[in-house]
Amino acid sequence: MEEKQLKILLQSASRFQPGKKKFLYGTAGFRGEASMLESTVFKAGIMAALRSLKTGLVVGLMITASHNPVSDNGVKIADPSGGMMTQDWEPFADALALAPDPDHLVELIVQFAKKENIPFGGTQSAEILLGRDTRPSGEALLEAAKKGIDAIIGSVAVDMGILTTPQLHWMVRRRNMEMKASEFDYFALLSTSYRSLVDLIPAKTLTGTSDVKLTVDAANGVGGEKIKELSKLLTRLEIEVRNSGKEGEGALNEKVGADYVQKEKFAPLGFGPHDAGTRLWIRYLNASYMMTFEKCASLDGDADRLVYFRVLPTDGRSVDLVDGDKILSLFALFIKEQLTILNKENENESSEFPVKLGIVQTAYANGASTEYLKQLGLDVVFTPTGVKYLHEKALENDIGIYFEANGHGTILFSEAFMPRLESKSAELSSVTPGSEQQKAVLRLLAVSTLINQAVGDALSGLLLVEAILQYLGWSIERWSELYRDLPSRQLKVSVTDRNAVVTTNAETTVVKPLGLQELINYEMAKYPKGRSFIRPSGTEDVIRVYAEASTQEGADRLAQAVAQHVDCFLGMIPPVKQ
Ligand SMILES: CC(=O)N[C@H]1[C@@H](OP(=O)(O)O)O[C@H](CO)[C@@H](O)[C@@H]1O
Ligand SMILES: [Mg+2]
Repeated sequence: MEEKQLKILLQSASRFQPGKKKFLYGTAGFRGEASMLESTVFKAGIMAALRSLKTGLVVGLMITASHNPVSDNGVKIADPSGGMMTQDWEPFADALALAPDPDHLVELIVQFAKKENIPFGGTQSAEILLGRDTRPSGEALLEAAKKGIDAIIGSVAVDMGILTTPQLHWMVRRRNMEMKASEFDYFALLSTSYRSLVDLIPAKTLTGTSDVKLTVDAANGVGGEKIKELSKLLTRLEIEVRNSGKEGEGALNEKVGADYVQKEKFAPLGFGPHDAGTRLWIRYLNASYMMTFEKCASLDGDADRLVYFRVLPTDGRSVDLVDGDKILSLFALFIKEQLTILNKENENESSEFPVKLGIVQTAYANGASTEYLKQLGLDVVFTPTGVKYLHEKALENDIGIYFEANGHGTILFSEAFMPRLESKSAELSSVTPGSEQQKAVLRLLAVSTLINQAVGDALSGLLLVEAILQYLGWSIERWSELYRDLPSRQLKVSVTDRNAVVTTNAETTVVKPLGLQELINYEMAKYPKGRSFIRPSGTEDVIRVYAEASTQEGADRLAQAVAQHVDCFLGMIPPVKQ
């Protein structure tokens, strides 16, 4: 049997000669110029099949390059839990990608299968769900992935079609929980959970200043059509989609999308007259036009990131950005309030219900958000950049909320906590039906089914934001005022070897090169509320510099000074604005 397997592998592999460019499985899988990726995606197909064989469960394979330009593409693997592929397998992924020829590739696979005890070439079956975003290169790359899967005996590829990244992760997770997992089920669950939350809003709040109109920038990506489909099932939310990816609406991720809005702090194309000339802008300044851009949200190309913003009337281009930190803060506030209600004493006093609620951020979180969360009495911890680290940490709580400032994040309800919450709900519905405590539990249950438990998901995040704003009776302006962001600046410095920088303390302290951290400390001390750190990017060949201070000028100068030190130690070209 194993002989037959080796023959098939060798035959398929010889049809996918490695390209010149070498790819590594970084924070977000393999990513790069689409035309160079075919053999790497083929190998990712093999890896996904082996992962499924090893675990005996369904895994996922997604073809996407998220917020990268349309000429790029990428591939990542979803583990049976629906989360990112286990980090233990990343070195194997890299080794496969770097294999110089089919013989080496097969040898690596055989060795790895032996080491990991994978029932390779036997009778065990494997199942891999495939998804891709709307990139034109997606179809051909999906075929390459299928060839990789077909090269492993017993494995079956199931093409789920064009999906957002979080939809595919959701499907993998649900399949392994033996729950309904089609796209129809996804939309149905999100819309009914949203409906449950809205139905639990006290009638008097519904007359508040929250606005049920929302204009969404879908980055000309896969989220455009999906959110249109979802919005047909929603009540009390009117969504207008722009940059939906329709022919003629513009290019994927080009001056549109969550990454652009968060990094540039400008409105995306299609959200202001900045591309239409000043005369038009004067006409546009009438109130009704501005109303359209009062509450806006931006997704990234594969719809796993979400930021909110409103276009400022000052120039019609700048935005008041409500980023991942503020989405996190809104969620934390809401969850905490429900837990407080739940534990409030009343005449029908029920037993205490202790819940460990934890918050996870990265060093990129605005300092003002961390201060706000701590003031709420919440426990905030930091991890290195990359959602796989945040997700892992969040799982240590009963309810863990994590977000990157760029808008990728979610709320996790631990496996041990869910049965407790469900039995609390059953207890309250028989002891104190209709009580505030019971409603609080029902809200938490609705959040647990609305918000994606596998990965950050712009669509489910957006519905939760809208439900909470309506619950609080808040406008986007009120939400934005939760705290005032400290002015910040991000720069990147091109260096000959980014791996020369080694950091510790969740990437906030430089260990190597020696002496650089002392210089950063010296610069930081010059500015009130000055904070700065550097780290090698996991997705680009640069060192990223982050700085914040009490004024924008201070943040800019601090970032510039630190970038110059980096450049002196390691650089080759002057720093560029991000
Ligand atoms: C500052 C920043 O936004 N960094 C992003 C970016 O990682 P870098 O390692 O910084 O290149 O891409 C990652 C994957 O999408 C994302 O998790 C992360 O937050
Ligand atoms: Mg993305």
